[in-house]
Amino acid sequence: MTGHRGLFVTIDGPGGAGKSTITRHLHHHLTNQGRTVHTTTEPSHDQLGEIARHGTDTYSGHALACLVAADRYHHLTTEIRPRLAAGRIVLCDRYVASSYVLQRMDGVPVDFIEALNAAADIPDLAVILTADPEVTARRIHERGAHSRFEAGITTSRTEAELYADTTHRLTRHGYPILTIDTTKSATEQVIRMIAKRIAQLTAGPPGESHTT
Ligand SMILES: Nc1ncnc2c1ncn2[C@@H]1O[C@H](COP(=O)(O)OP(=O)(O)O)[C@@H](O)[C@H]1O
Ligand SMILES: Cc1cn([C@H]2C[C@H](O)[C@@H](COP(=O)(O)OP(=O)(O)O)O2)c(=O)[nH]c1=O
Repeated sequence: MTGHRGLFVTIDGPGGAGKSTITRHLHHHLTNQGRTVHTTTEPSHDQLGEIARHGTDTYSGHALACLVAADRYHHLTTEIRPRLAAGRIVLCDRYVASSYVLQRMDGVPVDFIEALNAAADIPDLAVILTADPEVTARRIHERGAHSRFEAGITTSRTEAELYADTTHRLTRHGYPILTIDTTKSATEQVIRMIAKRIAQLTAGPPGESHTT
């Protein structure tokens, strides 16, 4: 927690695990409950973020790691923290966990990624979606790959292994992680599980902390 009035919720997981789908449905679910939600994504839609998002064939390794980290810090300063200070729930599709996985797939040592992200705010809730790699590879095939990080079953297996390792590492750094397997739970169930945890986190003592 960083002492803000809102709630910072991040959603990570392998390509095809359902990050975009869950973020979209969760936004509607929480809005229908009368909460004020700001949904965003990393890389952000600022200039740096657009370079990262559309530049994964040009930039790689340490350069891409620095680019997404720079975008992350700028995103925190200009978009995320102000919304949290205003009492919003901020939902972020991809955050630090994605760097621990994708940059390692790109050959960057984990110590470097760890150092680069050490000053990023710890979310109030870090959701990590997991899924059977056979299923995510099939979903990506049906949906169409979004980048070189979505390159078939071998990539999906590596990604799943790195997310498991990342979950341990970020837990040690104090990230409050909620892991949900989207091959075992349907979209509606996943939404209910996350919304339940959010309700618990926002139900603090009267007059304290979160007001969304
Ligand atoms: N339980 C589930 N949770 C989320 N998505 C699911 C689930 N079951 C099936 N899907 C499907 O998996 C696909 C996930 O795609 P997407 O949300 O783009 O994933 P990501 O953003 O993680 O790459 C969508 O077509 C979605 O409808
Ligand atoms: C957030 C993040 C993104 N990226 C890069 C790789 C991704 O393929 C790219 C775009 O993110 P992605 O989620 O694949 O975008 P889309 O909305 O099209 O599904 O950004 C990183 O390399 N590290 C990161 O930490």
